[in-house]
Amino acid sequence: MIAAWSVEDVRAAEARAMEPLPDGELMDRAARGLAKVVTARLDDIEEPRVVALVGSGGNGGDALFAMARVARSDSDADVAAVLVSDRGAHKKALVAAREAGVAIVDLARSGADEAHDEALEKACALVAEADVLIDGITGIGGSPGWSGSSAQRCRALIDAVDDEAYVIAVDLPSGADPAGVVLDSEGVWADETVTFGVAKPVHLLGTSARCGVLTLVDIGLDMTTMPVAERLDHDDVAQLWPLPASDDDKYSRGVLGVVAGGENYTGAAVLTVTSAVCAGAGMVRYIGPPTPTALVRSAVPEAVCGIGRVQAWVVGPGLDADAESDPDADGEDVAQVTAATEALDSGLPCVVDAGGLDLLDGPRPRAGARTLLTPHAGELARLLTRLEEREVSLDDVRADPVGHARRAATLVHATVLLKGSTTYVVPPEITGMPVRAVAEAPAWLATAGAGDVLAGVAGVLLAAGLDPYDAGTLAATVHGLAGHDVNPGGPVRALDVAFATPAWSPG
Ligand SMILES: NC(=O)C1=CN([C@@H]2O[C@H](COP(=O)(O)OP(=O)(O)OC[C@H]3O[C@@H](n4cnc5c(N)ncnc54)[C@H](OP(=O)(O)O)[C@@H]3O)[C@@H](O)[C@H]2O)[C@@H](O)CC1
Ligand SMILES: Nc1ncnc2c1ncn2[C@@H]1O[C@H](COP(=O)(O)OP(=O)(O)O)[C@@H](O)[C@H]1O
Ligand SMILES: [K+]
Repeated sequence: MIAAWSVEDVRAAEARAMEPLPDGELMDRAARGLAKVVTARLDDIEEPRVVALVGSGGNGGDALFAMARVARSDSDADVAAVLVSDRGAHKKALVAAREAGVAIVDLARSGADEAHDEALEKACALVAEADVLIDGITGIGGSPGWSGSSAQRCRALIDAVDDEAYVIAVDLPSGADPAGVVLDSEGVWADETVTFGVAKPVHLLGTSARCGVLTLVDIGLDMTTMPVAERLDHDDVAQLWPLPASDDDKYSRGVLGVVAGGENYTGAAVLTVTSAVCAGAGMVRYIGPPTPTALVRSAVPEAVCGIGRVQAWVVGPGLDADAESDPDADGEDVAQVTAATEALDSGLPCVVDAGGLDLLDGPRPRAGARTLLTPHAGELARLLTRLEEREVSLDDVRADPVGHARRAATLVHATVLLKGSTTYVVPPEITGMPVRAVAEAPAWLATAGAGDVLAGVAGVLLAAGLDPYDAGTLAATVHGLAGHDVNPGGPVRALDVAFATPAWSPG
């Protein structure tokens, strides 16, 4: 599990770690780790040119101390540092860098505008030549985007970076929100981020794509609080996935009931049931009108059609929840919605997706019934608009996905799995548990039916006894990994993702 702590908790842990140590030791550990990574990345480059962009705080300090080490290494590198702030740079680090032979370009506005513009132009030319760009402008002390007197300089310097250059962010990409809340701020997009001690939310939440590969340098922090965000790694997938025991039978492994796909969205029935069967359900029971039932019977012979005992439900993919109130609706459609409502009224664990969300007015009637909601952003906006009786737009949700998922989780007493390029699994506030973020999926997975497949996998995990928090995170992780494996770098169809799931549900 990769865990991330809030900036406040990281700062407190740094202060605790620093207390018994000699002055500067922690930064030295950070710089040593960073320099090691940078020199390793120079291995294949002939006479590499390394340029560091350096801000006035601790982040710039790390960068300068590391550049001093790189300049002294036997890497043959040509090392320069551009100081971007009017307030200069970390004094001791600057001395160390100068003494090691790092070329320093100071952009502090000290004279006439023309002189400054000329210096900036020269610095941009230097940056454009860099094989490796070290971004040490801001770290956890940065606010999202560029601001203050150095904003224009930062913008120009980052624009000048060559597309081929390898960009290493120090601690986090400058301009990104350290808290991972503001998602679209301008700033650096890194190929690799070298962070210190522990990950921060920026590395795991919706800002994670701009961090590139995450490399963690141990500086001896001891965290005493709960993380605020988590991400599963491959070991977690292997550990969490429920395995059948030798004395299990199909019932004890967990029977999943699926209420999905009416006469209109027949495919949702096939996709959800197929994915549940592929993910290793003990048994899948399908409940729906004649057309999707016939399709399920022919496409998924393992499934059993009709009502019976189950351990968990998937309610809603492709379900027409209005059928009950529509006088023209077919009796079979109405019966399916009745089955959906009965599932929601039961105390059994339930994945509630798509049309099923329209049947929720608040918490499920049986207190403590394990519930996983799986909306995409539009469905979450609609659900909140209804439950809170005020307009919540798609843009609102996109601007603060975790906050909105949290609101729904709290209102419905459920874990909310909010689907998207980063999928968030958000438990109710009262649990105090971290947000889980999943960003394994390729953008190709944004395809019709992929959500139905996800619901099927999550349902199987609930039926096997996992709680909604683990079931949701595990399902989204495996779904994303399978989405990649089906056709790396190219288009995927949802049914193939279902077929690829077994490879990721380990034994
Ligand atoms: N503490 C420790 O023991 C350890 C700390 N460590 C390291 O220190 C880092 C934290 O250092 P920190 O607190 O000095 O803040 P930091 O991230 O360098 O930035 C602050 C400066 O940035 C600027 N600035 C801010 N926002 C901006 C914006 N939007 N746009 C433009 N500029 C902006 C602003 O400067 P100004 O421009 O006003 O001069 C502000 O003063 C941490 O991430 C890690 O790398 C490691 O060595 C491990 C041990
Ligand atoms: N840009 C993206 N990158 C990666 N995965 C994505 C992206 N956009 C959507 N997804 C994933 O694709 C799936 C789409 O689900 P959903 O919108 O419910 O589709 P449907 O209702 O057609 O089945 C979700 O698992 C979601 O996380
Ligand atoms: K940085």
